Amino acid sequence: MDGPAIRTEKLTKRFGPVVAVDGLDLEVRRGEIFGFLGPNGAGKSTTIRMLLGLARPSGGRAWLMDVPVDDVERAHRHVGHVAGEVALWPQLTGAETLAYLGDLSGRVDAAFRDELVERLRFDPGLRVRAYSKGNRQKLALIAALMTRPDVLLLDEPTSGLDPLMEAEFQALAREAAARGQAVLLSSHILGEVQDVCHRVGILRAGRLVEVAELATLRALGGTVLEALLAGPVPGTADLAGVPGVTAVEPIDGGLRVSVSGPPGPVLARLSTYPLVRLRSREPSLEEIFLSYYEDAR
Ligand SMILES: Nc1ncnc2c1ncn2[C@@H]1O[C@H](COP(=O)(O)OP(=O)(O)OP(=O)(O)O)[C@@H](O)[C@H]1O
Repeated sequence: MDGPAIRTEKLTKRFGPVVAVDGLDLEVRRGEIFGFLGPNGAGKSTTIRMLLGLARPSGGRAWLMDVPVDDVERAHRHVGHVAGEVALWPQLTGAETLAYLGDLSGRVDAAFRDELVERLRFDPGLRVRAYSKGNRQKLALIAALMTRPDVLLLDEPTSGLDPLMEAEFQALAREAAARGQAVLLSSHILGEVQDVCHRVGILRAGRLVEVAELATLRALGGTVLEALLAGPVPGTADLAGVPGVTAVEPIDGGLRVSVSGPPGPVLARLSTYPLVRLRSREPSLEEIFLSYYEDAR
């Protein structure tokens, strides 16, 4: 019992002609927060549903804490999860929901549950049908965390949370990992993944195209500069050869330049242009994906 917390071997799911998950080999260690990134439809939710035994693999196998996931009863003793679409009993209150789920698992630390309610500023007194999306997510998160499971499978758990609660969620995820729990966090929010995950896997069309330490992903990220110019816009070729420039495209009144590594050389070249304004921003996840695929080619 000292293998990885989550392991998949050639895990595959087909829906008719669609291959949602394609021969996935994944390992998440105990005490690790693993970011599971990918564009819409990449197969993140389907992977998590197979790990939970909610979808049957078309091929391959998976284990949670060395228990095969098709042994649902044993595997579930190790898991807490937040589904992409949180489905709960509308007629129960938040408190009743937590009590019921706690009874089912039989392993709730009541003091910790109350601490979670407090830290996520959750009002357990309302009926589930009256909760907003964010509050339903908080309820699902509390239910997932309150048993301190070995494995947390979280499918976009913060998409309905405000920034303050998002920060609290990150603190809770770090504390869980520090206790040795494994966290699989699916997201398309790069910032969240950058802030909290130890390693990141990028899924595309059901395949893991990259597994990287955070530092590597950051280095892939670079910076995007948008330069607005007073005069005629030079051709993109003028910047394309400058060290660090990974992409150049024309925009209205100027150029958009993607840079990785030190920006000195490109700033020096841009300063010879009639600059009106220069903006810099972090690349979006899509841009990081694109630059990754360009590099891979
Ligand atoms: N029950 C289903 N029947 C048919 N196709 C499905 C089913 N569930 C998922 N798919 C398809 O499988 C692929 C992967 O979907 P999945 O929901 O796992 O992606 P995802 O990465 O979680 O996306 P998102 O970020 O949008 O939630 C998509 O092409 C989707 O349309």
